[in-house]
Amino acid sequence: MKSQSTQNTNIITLKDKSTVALETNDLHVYYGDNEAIKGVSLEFEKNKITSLIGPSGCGKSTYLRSLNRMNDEIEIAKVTGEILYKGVDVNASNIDVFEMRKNIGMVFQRPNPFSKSIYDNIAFALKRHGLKDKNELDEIVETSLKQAALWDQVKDNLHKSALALSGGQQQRLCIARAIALKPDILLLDEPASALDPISTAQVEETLLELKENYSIIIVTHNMQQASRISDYTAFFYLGNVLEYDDTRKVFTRPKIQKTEDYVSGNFG
Ligand SMILES: Nc1ncnc2c1ncn2[C@@H]1O[C@H](COP(=O)(O)OP(=O)(O)OP(=O)(O)O)[C@@H](O)[C@H]1O
Repeated sequence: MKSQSTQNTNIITLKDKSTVALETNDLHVYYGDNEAIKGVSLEFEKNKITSLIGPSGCGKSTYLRSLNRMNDEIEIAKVTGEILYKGVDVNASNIDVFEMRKNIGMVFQRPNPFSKSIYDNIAFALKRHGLKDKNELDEIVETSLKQAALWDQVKDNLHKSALALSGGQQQRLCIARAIALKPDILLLDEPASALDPISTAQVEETLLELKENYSIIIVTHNMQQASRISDYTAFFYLGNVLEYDDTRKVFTRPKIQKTEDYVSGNFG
């Protein structure tokens, strides 16, 4: 199904374009004079998990955040190039960002539940998007919590504060909150880095289940995590993507030395 790009043989492109969930073309991100992303073109496949890896400061979070325009909120940030979702350029000035984020949702590094009940954490965004029917809200809250593998643990305490949950449970609540809006694409910025190993394993399991319904792009520093859960891996270095391929290949037969050095922990 894959073919090599003619421009950069270290970057895969999808032959069957109908399987592309999201793509960027020549994406640049600047913070003032600092060019943090230097013309990244990538395609992300539907219903797969793609990991973005690379050394600290190479632009992974900046790139991820640009995919649903989170960089809009940073005054000195400027983004050029295309971000195509269903043929529409998410980066265009006439995009309704609030609506777009319903389709391209995000979960952050630190669990950030609202200081509200478990139920209201999920219902809040739905209500903001105009959903009022109580039965429908109940149903979506339940389904989202089930998909995030949290329902059994919280179903009798839905009206208790979300802040009383453990870190791992809070992060799964944040995942439930993001998927309640039924996005197509879920962006996750190191979602397990603040969690203990057991909670991390639970979040990873949740992501593996979610990929049946969502296309997932995740930034991770954890090489084992990337190799355990992702189908594809992109190696970022100094604002560029040096290599993008099936995760197995990136970890066992990388095409370039820098990738090999990074994934094997020999980075100077
Ligand atoms: N809000 C910001 N304002 C100005 N510069 C920023 C901002 N966020 C990131 N940068 C700069 O952009 C570059 C890329 O940073 P970014 O956080 O995207 O890298 P990263 O690969 O995600 O790093 P890490 O793995 O440490 O999280 C760095 O030079 C960083 O200093």
